[in-house]
Amino acid sequence: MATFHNHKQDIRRLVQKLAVMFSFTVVCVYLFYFLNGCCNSDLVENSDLNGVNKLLLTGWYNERNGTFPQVTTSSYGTMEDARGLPGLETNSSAKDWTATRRLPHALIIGVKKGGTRALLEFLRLHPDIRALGSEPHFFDRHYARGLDWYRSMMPKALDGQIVMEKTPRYFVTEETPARIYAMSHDIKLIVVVRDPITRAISDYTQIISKTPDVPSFEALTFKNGSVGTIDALWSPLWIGLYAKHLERWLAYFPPSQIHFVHGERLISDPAGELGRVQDFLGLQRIVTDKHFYFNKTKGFPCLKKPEGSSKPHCLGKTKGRIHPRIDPTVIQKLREFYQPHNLRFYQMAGQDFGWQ
Ligand SMILES: Nc1ncnc2c1ncn2[C@@H]1O[C@H](COP(=O)(O)OS(=O)(=O)O)[C@@H](OP(=O)(O)O)[C@H]1O
Repeated sequence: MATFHNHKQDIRRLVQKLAVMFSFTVVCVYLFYFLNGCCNSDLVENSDLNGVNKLLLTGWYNERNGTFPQVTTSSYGTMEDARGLPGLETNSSAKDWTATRRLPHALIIGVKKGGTRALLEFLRLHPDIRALGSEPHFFDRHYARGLDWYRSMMPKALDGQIVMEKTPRYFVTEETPARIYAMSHDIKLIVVVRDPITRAISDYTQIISKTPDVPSFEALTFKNGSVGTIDALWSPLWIGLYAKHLERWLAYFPPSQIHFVHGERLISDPAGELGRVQDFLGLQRIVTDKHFYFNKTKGFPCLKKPEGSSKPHCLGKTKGRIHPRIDPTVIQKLREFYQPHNLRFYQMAGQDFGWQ
């Protein structure tokens, strides 16, 4: 009887011990994941919970407003609000324990309305590219914040991965080439260029979408508002003086460090343009035809399977807007105005972009 009682007590003790050990293990595992989740922003950023925000952050649903650096509209608001989330990123993996934040190796420096968002979103399909989804505007607006701030904005990257960001305003900002050169002499620069007239109309379309009361494109094109002298200082026209802007870059960087993406071909043959960009970056051609399809409703190439999603996706509504009709005589005047500038640009860039 006594032996049976002792045996029962032994079993009870053993069960108690096992229960304590099990609870301890559960607490340890929980603590491990909790601490890891707190310390490694990648885990937070890449959780499935964040799937929708990931698309928002990459710009597939909303785009920047052109005046302030934004982590495209999402629950995080602007880049300024997102400082607590260093280097918001979308294509990292939770297992990237050795990944670090580094200054960019390549930049998309322009041009505004050239197709820079499409290029960045297409490039981020490449496993060897880590790209910031927002426009940090470091070299034009936030230079005083210093390189440590800039680095902290970058996505984490593994050795061998190329870190990138895009800020189209860099191309036309006077101080930018010297500042970028001071950071890195061998950085690779990418400029998406598009017919300066369609670029200007695209820019104007964005302006009227925000301030519908502005005068017509035709009126703003000319000084004093009447057909005569072209107002080359009107920002939508001034940005298109590519040769003038490029001159400043060539004072710092050799032509071999600057790659031009043909904006029109980025739409008609995205895989071809992406192939050349991957070559320029010294990467294997991984982003190819099989990643794109032409969406007839959108009228643009879209991704079959964007990064972070399994569904096909096109850029948001602010990309590929319908342009207003512009008086053909004004277009003709602009053709004449841009012709010498374009020819000079073709010479400097070493290629003919075919804008008539
Ligand atoms: N695949 C795809 N989908 C949608 N839009 C595309 C695409 N490829 C290039 N584009 C062209 O990109 C133009 C916008 O250029 P950006 O992204 O450089 O604009 S911005 O400077 O960042 O505001 C945008 O200009 P608009 O057509 O005037 O809206 C497009 O013509």
